[in-house]
Amino acid sequence: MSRGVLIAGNWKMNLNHLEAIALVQKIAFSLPEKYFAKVEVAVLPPFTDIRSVQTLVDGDKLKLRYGAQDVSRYDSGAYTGDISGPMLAKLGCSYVTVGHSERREYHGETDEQVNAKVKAALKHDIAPILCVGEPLAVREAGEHVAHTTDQLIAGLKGCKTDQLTKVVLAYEPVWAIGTGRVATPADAQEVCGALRARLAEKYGAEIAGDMRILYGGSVKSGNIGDLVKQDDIDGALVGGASLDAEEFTKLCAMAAGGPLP
Ligand SMILES: O=C[C@H](O)COP(=O)(O)O
Repeated sequence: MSRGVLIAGNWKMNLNHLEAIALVQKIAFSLPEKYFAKVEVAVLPPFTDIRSVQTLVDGDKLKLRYGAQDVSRYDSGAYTGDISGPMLAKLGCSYVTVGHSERREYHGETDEQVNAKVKAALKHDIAPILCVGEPLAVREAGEHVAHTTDQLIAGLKGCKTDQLTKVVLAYEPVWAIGTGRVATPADAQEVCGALRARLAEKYGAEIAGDMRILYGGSVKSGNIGDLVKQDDIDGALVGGASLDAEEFTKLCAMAAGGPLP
């Protein structure tokens, strides 16, 4: 088992390319290099910012990784508005979120489409961050484990076994996203543990043990420490708190086990 902690900042539809440069510069300035040995840090800006982030990361040889928030299932062609895996690979993207609940809800993405996007990312050696998570009504009905494990299996359907450990999972309960209502470490562990158990059942303990599982939903510097202490939580997918350089830096430092920079 060789899982490292990953903190990925999903900027969602925030910040233009000039604001992106300013935020990356602040993060790089505030988080001393020694932390990058203990925690992998990535930012996921809007498509329009990625080239600027790439230039900065390459030019200043930053240890920061970056990626995108969506990828087309197709490599090229008449798909207006889509951005392809080869385009993201050319920009040096390490990660791409796939199946975020906001894409599922506002763009009607189905498990079948999410699965195609996972495969598109893997085909171009970009690590998909496959998001799963239950709405409030599903949790209240006690169906959250079945709901998320079903999304997981559907999202990975037909993936080559030797590519699976490149996939990162993100458990994001919909009721915790942007609400300030973070799942308790025990609640988050319950689902992340169940996801890993399901992976072990389907693909074997070794592969399951090597796959990283993140928690997402109202993660802040004050709660990340207890979350990453859980056996099956290997980091976080962070929304709002990733837009504030000071808070994001603190959060990464706490995920690395502290102290604050
Ligand atoms: O991708 C990130 C999640 O949707 C969490 O967002 P949040 O940290 O603002 O709750």
